[in-house]
Parts: sequence; structure tokens; C-alpha cells
Amino acid sequence: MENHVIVNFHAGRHKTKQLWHQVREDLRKTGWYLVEHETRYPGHATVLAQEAVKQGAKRLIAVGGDGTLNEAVNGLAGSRVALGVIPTGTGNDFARSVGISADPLQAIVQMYTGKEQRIDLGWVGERYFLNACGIGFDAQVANLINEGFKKITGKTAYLLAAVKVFLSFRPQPVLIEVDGKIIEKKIVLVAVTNGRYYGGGIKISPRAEVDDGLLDICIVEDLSRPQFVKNFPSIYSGEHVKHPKVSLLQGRRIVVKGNEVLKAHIDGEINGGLPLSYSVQPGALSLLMPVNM
Ligand SMILES: Nc1ncnc2c1ncn2[C@@H]1O[C@H](COP(=O)(O)OP(=O)(O)OP(=O)(O)O)[C@@H](O)[C@H]1O
Repeated sequence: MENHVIVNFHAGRHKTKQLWHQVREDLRKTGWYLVEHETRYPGHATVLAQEAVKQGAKRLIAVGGDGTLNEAVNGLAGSRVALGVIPTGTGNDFARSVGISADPLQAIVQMYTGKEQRIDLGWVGERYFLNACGIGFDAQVANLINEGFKKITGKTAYLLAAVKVFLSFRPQPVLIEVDGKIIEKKIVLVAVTNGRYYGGGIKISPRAEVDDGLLDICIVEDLSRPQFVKNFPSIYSGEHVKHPKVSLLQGRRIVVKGNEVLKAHIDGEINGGLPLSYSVQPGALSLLMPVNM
């Protein structure tokens, strides 16, 4: 059976193009019959994934970052086609969340030796998400990154963007509903996640499991600027959860209402504003998961 490969040369700035020759060579060593496609415009990966489903493909291998994966799962959700992940993007946080190597060639080995496993997806507005959504500070950082901070890649891009947003960001009041329970807070950010990491290695939801039938919510409340600066590094290790102004919740249906000035991101891409409703879609995706998980 066919294995479709989707490669996004726009992922990770020039990285994907540089890596592609070697990635392709190594993919061919699997002996799998490969049908290769290059994404030609934003959103194309969804169309290509839908076609792969229609054609009865066995696997769909996405070569790119979290944005490419998001588009691919929006074509694959509910199907039996298994998603393979070769991370060549800027953040690659979904790969990090499920233990897929940041080294694309190692990721191919993990994919080849891995097992198919059904995992959850999130649903927000009119689309699926695979890894993480956020409202507030993190969305403004994602916005800056997408607008050009990617001239610098990886963690440095996110750190510099975070400093820039920090200088102007003001915490905002929101109403959060988690499975019917109402919470009102003034927030720096609210993250709703399926995976553990976002923002290029931030361990925002340390307890998150992609197959537990739940979404994880991290609420960071109004912090003073000195508190924010002092505690910011702890978010990379997940230690932020010990801070009294940080709460972790889990749920199946989450609604967030609040000020329109708050930006929101879906898997790192800016997508409208509040109000937003999130729900978990248990087992909606088949993933080629590394066996060392
Ligand atoms: N041919 C194309 N021209 C312009 N943009 C494209 C094209 N193909 C795909 N894209 C867009 O490229 C964007 C960036 O891809 P992706 O998110 O995978 O990489 P990244 O942003 O570097 O990684 P990450 O999301 O992990 O930080 C996606 O939003 C996708 O819609």
C-alpha cells in the first residue's frame, strides 16, 4: 500500500530544504512505496492528506513543523491512515511531546520501528488541533514568531519574541468554563493542550498525555513584572506549576470568554479571538509512535 509523504519547504526557514535530500534518501531505505508531494500553499497539506485518505494510503509522513502537522491532521482525523512525523520545523513541539527525535534521520528510524497508536485530537472553532492552543501572552509571542522572528530559529526566536511581548503585555480578565465549572481570573495566558510542550520547548502541561481522552489546561494568572521575569525560566522545565499563580486542570469541554484584544493560537498559528470552545476528540488520529514511549 502507498505511503504518502508531504514536505513543506517553508518549515524551519531554510532547514527543510537543506535536509530534504538526506531525509528522502533515508525514507527510501525503509523500502516503503513512497508517493511524494510538496506543499504549494498554506492549507495544502490538508488537501493532500484528504486525498491520501481517499486513495486508501497506509501512512502519511509529514516533513515539517507543527503547522504542517496541524494541516495534515485536519485531513486525516477519523481515518485509519497513520501519521508519521519527521520534524524539520522551528518549534517541533508535538514531536517533543511524544518523544520523537529532533534529529529527522533518527525520527525516521523511530517511525520505521514504531507502532501505530490511536491518540486524541482537540477541536476548536472549526478545526482540529494536535498539540496545543493558547490565549494571551503565548499567542502574542506566536504571532511575532509567525511575522518574522523565524529569521532566527528555535528557542532563541521564542525567547526574543517573549521579551518583546513582555514589554507591552497587560493581563486581562477572562471567564473559563471547564466541564461546566466556571473560573474567573485575570490572566497572563491560558493554554489548552493535548501535548506537553509548546513555544519551542516550554513544558506548559507536564501531566498531559496524548491518549488519555482529556485536554490539559494551564492558567497563568496576573503576575507582577519582576515575578514574571523571576519565574519565566521555570516554565521550560515544568516547574512553573508549583507557583501559586499557576493552576493546572483537565477537562473534556473548555470555553474561554473575554476581551477581544486577547489573541489566540491553534498549534502555533494565530486563528481569531475569543470566545473559543475546545473539546477533546478521543482516539481521532492514528500516529506512528516511537516504541520507547
Ligand atoms: N508553499 C507554501 N508557501 C507558503 N507557505 C506554506 C507553503 N506550504 C506550507 N506553508 C505554510 O508554512 C507554515 C509553516 O510551516 P510549519 O509550521 O510546519 O513550520 P514552522 O513554523 O517552521 O515550525 P513550527 O510550527 O514547529 O514552529 C505553515 O503554516 C504552512 O501553512
